[in-house]
Amino acid sequence: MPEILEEDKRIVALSALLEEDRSSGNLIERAQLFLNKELWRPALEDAKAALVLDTTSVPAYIVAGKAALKLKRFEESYNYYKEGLELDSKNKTIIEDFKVLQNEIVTDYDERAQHIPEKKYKAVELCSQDVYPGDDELFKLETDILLKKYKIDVNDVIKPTDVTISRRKEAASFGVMAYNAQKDKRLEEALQCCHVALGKDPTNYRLLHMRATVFEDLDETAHALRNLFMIPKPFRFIEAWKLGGKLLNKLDLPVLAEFWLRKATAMVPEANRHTDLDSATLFQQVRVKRIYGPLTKECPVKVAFTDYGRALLSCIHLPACANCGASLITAKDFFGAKYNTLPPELRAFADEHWPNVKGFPCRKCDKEIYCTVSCREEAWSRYHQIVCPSVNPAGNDLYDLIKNKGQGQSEKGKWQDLWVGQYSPIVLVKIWAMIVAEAKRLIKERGIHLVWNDICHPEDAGKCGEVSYPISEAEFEARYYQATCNLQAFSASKSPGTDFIENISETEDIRTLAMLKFLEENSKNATVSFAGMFPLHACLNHACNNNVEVTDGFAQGRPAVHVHVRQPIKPGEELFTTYIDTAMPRKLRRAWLYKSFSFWCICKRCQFEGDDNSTCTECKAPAADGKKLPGCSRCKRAWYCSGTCQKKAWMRGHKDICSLDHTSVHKRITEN
Ligand SMILES: C[S@@+](CC[C@H](N)C(=O)[O-])C[C@H]1O[C@@H](n2cnc3c(N)ncnc32)[C@H](O)[C@@H]1O
Repeated sequence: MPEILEEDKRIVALSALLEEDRSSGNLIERAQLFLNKELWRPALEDAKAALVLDTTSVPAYIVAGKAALKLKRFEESYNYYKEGLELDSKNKTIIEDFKVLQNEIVTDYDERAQHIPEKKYKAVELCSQDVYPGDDELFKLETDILLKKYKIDVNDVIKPTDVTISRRKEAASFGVMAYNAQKDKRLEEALQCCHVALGKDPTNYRLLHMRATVFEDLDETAHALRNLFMIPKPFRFIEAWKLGGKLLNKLDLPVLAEFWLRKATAMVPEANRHTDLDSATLFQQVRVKRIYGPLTKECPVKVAFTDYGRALLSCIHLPACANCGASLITAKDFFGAKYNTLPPELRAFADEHWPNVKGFPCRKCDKEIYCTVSCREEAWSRYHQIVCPSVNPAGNDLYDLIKNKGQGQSEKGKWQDLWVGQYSPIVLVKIWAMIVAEAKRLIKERGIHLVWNDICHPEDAGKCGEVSYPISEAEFEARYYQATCNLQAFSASKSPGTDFIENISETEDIRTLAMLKFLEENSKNATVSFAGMFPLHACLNHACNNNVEVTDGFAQGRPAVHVHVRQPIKPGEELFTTYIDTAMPRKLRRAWLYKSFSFWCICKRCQFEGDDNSTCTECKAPAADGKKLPGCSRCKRAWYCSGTCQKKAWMRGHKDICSLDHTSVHKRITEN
């Protein structure tokens, strides 16, 4: 009690004093007293006033930080403490207070979060399905196309008529047979059962819908659609409208597709409006394609409809050999949209001098393309025989995923990121396919029984019909990580584009100069990047003072990587490359390496460089309170508490790393 009285008296005295002497010292003292009395607002005001008079007062920053924290003005508090730390990086009170601030923020967040319902943002719910002006004309036009091109007459509906109960029952039992056959992928049989069932009861609209789905499975889009149109409008149910919309979109009839999907959306029961968004999403996908498709025809992007609404997707497609990575770029790919706007004489010039680029697609699928017939044969025997969609239908999904840059439709038909890894999934697929292809080759070469027992699980020995190796999710993750630690990004350093420039530079054609000038003004990056696994290169360890560097190059006529030495290397000395950008300071380098490759770098450079001026790089002693240690004047990456430490470090190894030239080597991809 007496103490409080003392404090009150002092506040009165200080207030009087401040009338005459408004010094920062007096303000800070009063602020501190207010703080003791838990009067946060006046404490903050005084501290702020003190900071106006003296921006270097650490105590004022502390009081302001504490008061703002108590008032739950977290950001303000954070800023005061931050400024205080900039003046005094070792201030214990601020460091402690920072921890309190962090706890307060987390506690406050937890308290608030309890009352905030987790509301998911659903872009599709914000989009309208309004009919656009002029759509009625387009509707008629598309209906006309439907009749003329696909022979679907929208008036050809099957009106409800009386059908005897026994015929209805017979139809229903054929319907069940059709259902089971379709489920087991016996599609022709399913179709026959549908025909018989509908012969008995043509007014069973569920059966008409089923027949449409069988036709859809058989990829007979027009037939499928015709069956749906046969259902009279008032009897069409939600699945029929939805499927119709999907099929019309496939036939490139977007206005009709939107009409059907609008109907499907409207039929979703009120209770499911926020969860069953399939039709609404499909509607927006159709609309986005209709509106933005023409706009992006000439652009290297396309607009899709994703969880966040309309989204821009990159779709630059630069062809390259799937086996060796050689560029297969044509003049049209190289010039892009500009190709059509080239003055006719320059276009003719480009066509004349562009190297002959002929791709050789896989003979059984169009998913892979090669630079030569021998690359095609090699790819087939090494891996493609295992993943080619012609022999392995799952390959279709894989190649579609790659084509769509990791995006695809979820099981619910939602367009989303299905693959978020940095490298394409084909990297792992190729490795596994190569193993299987090699196993098959060995089986053939050595005789099936001998090898079979080597590669089959002992329990299954003799029973297995074919080579199989189940891959669990955990193994997939682990193998993917393993692969990323060993891969090297590379691209063909020579391509038809570079050959073209070489070709025209040698001609004496007067168009050469104009073309070179055009290329200079319109130069674009036309290289394709690959991830390669090179057995010897993958044995290269990392050092931040790397003595070799990896670059793009050619080997045996194919794109490859070259390892160049950066300095003389003695026999027996280890070759070190770098996995990261060595221009980064030590803390960042170590963080990157730790995050991406799980090791803590202790290379010579990391040993003889420090993190900052607060610790002696040599003896590890911390700097005295508020002091900054002087740094090495040459590299500015090591700090010492004394001349002795500096000399010692120099002799022990700093001299070897002090004046290294750190090039940014971005080749190896490090962000996993
Ligand atoms: C491309 S491999 C190099 C060959 C590897 N040493 C091996 O035995 O297969 C990359 C892996 O080598 C290890 N590694 C490379 N450089 C290292 C270093 N400076 N310190 C510790 N481990 C390193 C890490 O485990 C990293 O993920």
